[in-house]
Amino acid sequence: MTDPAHDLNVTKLSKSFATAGGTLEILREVELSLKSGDAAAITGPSGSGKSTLLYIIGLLDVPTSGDVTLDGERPHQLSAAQQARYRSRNIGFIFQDHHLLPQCTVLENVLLPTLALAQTNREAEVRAVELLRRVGLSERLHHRPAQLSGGERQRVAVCRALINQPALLLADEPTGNLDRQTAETVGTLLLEIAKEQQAILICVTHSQELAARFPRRLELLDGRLVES
Ligand SMILES: Nc1ncnc2c1ncn2[C@@H]1O[C@H](COP(=O)(O)OP(=O)(O)OP(=O)(O)O)[C@@H](O)[C@H]1O
Repeated sequence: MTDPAHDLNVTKLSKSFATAGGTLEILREVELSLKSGDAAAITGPSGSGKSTLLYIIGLLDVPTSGDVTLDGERPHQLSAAQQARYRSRNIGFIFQDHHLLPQCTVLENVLLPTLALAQTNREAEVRAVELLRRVGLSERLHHRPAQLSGGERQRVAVCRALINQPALLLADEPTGNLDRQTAETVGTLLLEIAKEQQAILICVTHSQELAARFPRRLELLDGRLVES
């Protein structure tokens, strides 16, 4: 299950938005380096740019200047179609809201990202079943999201993000909608499975409890990332 070593480098990454009131500088020459098995939590005040940074790293937004490299590649330079494929292959995303498709079963939801890569169904399905077993949902493979609790849905979202064994696992407030106990379970699974798969995990959160469990803790302050 172990992939080759990965490394992520964010270099002089800046982002600003032009607004009626002038230019909003959100990120100012952010620097970040992480490698396989690293797990970093990013905290910071509301509006400090945490999600913006995560979205740029995840190719869901573009920087104003600066660069992101993953394993020496510069994915922001790819065409939109190439980026879509690159994202499916290399990046897993977990959002605060699970974003599962209501009409699909648990197993089908987990398998969705594999469709883009035209993998053999059988291999992907074996991996999906194993991941769902790992998060304690073996009995729920053929249930639909509406039949699950919030924590169970988020565990499915964790499996979906990991199904293609991404180099990079990005989580935006993954436990924000969960009660304390459930949040702890989901946080544990996220940290454990990311480590097992030797992914690079970056998690944006307001929860100091969750952040404290990460080996590396960073804070976004005045547009810059600082160790906290
Ligand atoms: N398209 C946009 N145009 C203008 N301003 C934007 C745009 N997108 C984001 N912003 C602003 O950038 C800032 C950073 O937003 P972002 O969502 O990254 O912050 P955050 O730290 O994740 O906040 P929160 O913790 O509240 O989720 C905010 O002030 C937001 O209003």
